[in-house]
Amino acid sequence: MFHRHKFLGSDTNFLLNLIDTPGHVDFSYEVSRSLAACQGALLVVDAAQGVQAQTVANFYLAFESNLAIIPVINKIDQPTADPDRVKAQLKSMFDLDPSDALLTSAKTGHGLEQVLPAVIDRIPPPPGKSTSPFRMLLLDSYYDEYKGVICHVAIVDGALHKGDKICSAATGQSYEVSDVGIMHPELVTTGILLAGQVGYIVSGMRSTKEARVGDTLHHTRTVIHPLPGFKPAKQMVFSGLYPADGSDFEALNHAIERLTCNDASVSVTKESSTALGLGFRCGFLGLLHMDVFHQRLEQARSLTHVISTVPTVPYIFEYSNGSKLQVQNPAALPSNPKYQLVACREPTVIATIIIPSDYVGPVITLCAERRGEQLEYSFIDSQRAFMKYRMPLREIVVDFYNELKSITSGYASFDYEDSEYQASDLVKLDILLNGQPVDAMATIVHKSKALRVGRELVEKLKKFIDRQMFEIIIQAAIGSKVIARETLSAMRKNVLAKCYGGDVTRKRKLLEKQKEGKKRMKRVGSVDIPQEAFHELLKVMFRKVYEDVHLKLTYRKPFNEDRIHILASKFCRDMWLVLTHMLPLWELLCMPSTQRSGAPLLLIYLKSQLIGIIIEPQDAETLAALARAQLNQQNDGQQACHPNPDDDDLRDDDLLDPANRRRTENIAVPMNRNCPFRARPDRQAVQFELNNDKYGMDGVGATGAIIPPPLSPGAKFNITSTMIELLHLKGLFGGLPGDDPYMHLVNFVTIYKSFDNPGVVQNAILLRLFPLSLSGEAILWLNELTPDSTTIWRQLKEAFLERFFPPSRSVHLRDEINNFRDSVVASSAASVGMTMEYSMPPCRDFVLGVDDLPPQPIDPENEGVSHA
Ligand SMILES: Nc1nc2c(ncn2[C@@H]2O[C@H](COP(=O)(O)OP(=O)(O)OP(=O)(O)O)[C@@H](O)[C@H]2O)c(=O)[nH]1
Repeated sequence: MFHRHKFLGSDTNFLLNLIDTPGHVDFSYEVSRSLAACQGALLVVDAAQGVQAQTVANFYLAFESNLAIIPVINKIDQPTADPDRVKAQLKSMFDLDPSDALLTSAKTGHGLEQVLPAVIDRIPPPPGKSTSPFRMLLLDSYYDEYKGVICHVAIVDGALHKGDKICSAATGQSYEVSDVGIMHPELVTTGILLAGQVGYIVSGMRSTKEARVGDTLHHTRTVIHPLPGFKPAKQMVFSGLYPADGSDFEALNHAIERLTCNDASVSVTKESSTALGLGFRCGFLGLLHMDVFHQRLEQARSLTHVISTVPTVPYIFEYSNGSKLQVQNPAALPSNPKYQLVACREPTVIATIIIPSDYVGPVITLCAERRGEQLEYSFIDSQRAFMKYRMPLREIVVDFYNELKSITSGYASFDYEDSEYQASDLVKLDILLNGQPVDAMATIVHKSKALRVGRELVEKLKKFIDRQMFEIIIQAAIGSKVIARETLSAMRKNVLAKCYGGDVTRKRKLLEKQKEGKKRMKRVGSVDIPQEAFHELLKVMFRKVYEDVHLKLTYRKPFNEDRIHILASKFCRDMWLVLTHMLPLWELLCMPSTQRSGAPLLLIYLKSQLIGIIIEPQDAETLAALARAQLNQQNDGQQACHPNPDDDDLRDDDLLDPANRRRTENIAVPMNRNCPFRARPDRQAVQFELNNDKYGMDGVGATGAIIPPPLSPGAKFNITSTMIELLHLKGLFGGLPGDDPYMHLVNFVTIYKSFDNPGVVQNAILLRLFPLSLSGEAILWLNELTPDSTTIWRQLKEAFLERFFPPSRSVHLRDEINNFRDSVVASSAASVGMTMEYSMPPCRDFVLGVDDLPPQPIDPENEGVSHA
């Protein structure tokens, strides 16, 4: 666009190239390409929502490209807009000067007049020279039916004229420029492009594949240094596309070719499947990219229906002979390989999540379910939490974002960047119909999820496959081990219908003949798998593991082994707790079983476990929380304990065969073992490797004021959603006038003590957990502490008390205590007629270890015990 602006005292016309970048994570590749053509970026932040995960990602892309960044706080017209909070976030997260931020409303037009002048004043002009040899960067390309391939280019040096002969630095191919111009925003022919300008060229390229994004183009007669360019777009999600009707293959081929003309980032290779016939394996940048492609494909009028297989990610399998196999299609992975498998690796991503602090617990649970490893956790301000996770790409390819949005009422923002491959325990899960593997349904899953996925898949398939005249056996298998099986019985014709009474041998003969026929049909008959089965398969593989898990507790009377099952009440998002107040002082035994609504019981643990004693009805809630904490902890950290026989199945190949299933006498055996749900079989802990500085968790300033101490080698500490929920249950400390810092410390340490973390230094846990027990003003206080100033719990505790329990309050309290003590001692002594020793009730000591006691707000010499 052209803009007139007063520059050096006179009105000057400026040509500005504005590039709108996509907001979705899948297209961050396009954002980085656009940034390469720019000298500055407008970082637009919603005044009501504040900094989002995409803002963080895009800021760093612009920052790393050395661009001038102008923060723009938009939507200030909204009633919930809070520009000051957003300014503070920009300062704390990116060190951007709040006074540089422009306040705008695109709706009302308020403040928009400042934007273009700021662009001209703050963003430098392009650095290229018109007199240098011509070089230009190819930014993008698309196919136009009339003009052919149109390339978007940025002229870095020199000038380009219509009719010039240009050459690609990547391929050496030469072209003649038949048209050149700018986007205004339509294509406007100018006949020339000068250094610094962004525009388009038409040069007779036959397909977009020739236009390599990131390529340097130059005049054929000159020798130049190629520009740095970009890494090629990396396809991260692969899916097979097959025509539902085999005769549509050519139509599908044509439709895919047409679509890829305008989207060179889709990779396409032909493949064939015994179940689905000829088709294509396509690679996409991400899930949205894949969805958009699928939808466009379905809109192609010539196609009736397209079957898309489950999306998968590229895995690497390493064998004992040193060979490596990159697998984009699970069917291509040998189920019984010739050489021994030595390692499997899967791609991971670094996910950035920003959420309101109220949703921290559910989000941590979700990430743990998806095998995420927490790398960073902090607060942007008093209301928003910032988290970084390393997650297997496979776990986010389907439905992660949707689920994240739904558990956070739509407030979460999420972004990710590719990270390294990491070792993982992966297995190929085959689906067999009458002993024949269905290659399109093969999938690669984490070993801990294989049994669940296998069971659910065969159950679903049983529902969706039509019954035939012969029996269909549906099996899920890992290698040669069958881990789940369902049988779809044959439809049966009454072959005896025509026999009116009569000879039993003839009837038996007819039945035998029918049986033989069915056996033969089973061998030769084919089974149709409807598209719904593929959809269901997708849902099963990525559905939450823990949906609808019900929890059941039992009480045990002291000295009495009778167990009583008691009433249930909904306890949290995915659990039901069986609890009643009627039995004071009975031991509360932990989760011997789970239950689905109306379905039979399934076991979580072989052994009940004492988790506490109910003293008063109101304690039931606390104990329930502790019970849940304990359950989570066991599920989180103690996979080696094999408390669940089903979990044993997952680790022991022998047990994968249902025939080998162990059952124990003292377990309440479910009436119907068909129910596939097991409670939390593969829940993963959020691992903080505190002694590992790889992720910068303990690096300087990484956790603000706090530097947690290193752990002994091999020790690990897990922050679970339960810990956070317990902290919330007890109440966060907000620093309000009525809040009691001592009581908060007591509660906090009580909760901390309910978690057993052998081998982990107390300091490490306390320093990690304590910030999570704060809110509002207290978080602001924590953020204002000198960075890296706190290395031990006592320091933090003292700083906390100093801030929220100032000396004046201590003096007042001490006077009160002394007055109270004097009056008690006087009245007691009077009543028994003698001098007696009196001890302050050690109300805090019985819950806290001595080391954990908060310093008392009284004089040291009077502390704890007083004397008559
Ligand atoms: N109230 C209000 N709404 C706005 C304002 N600016 C944009 N919107 C609304 O915000 C929504 C998103 O606007 P877009 O311009 O599509 O945002 P974007 O960042 O380009 O979105 P993507 O590039 O698709 O990620 C639309 O519904 C707009 O109407 C504003 O100043 N005030």
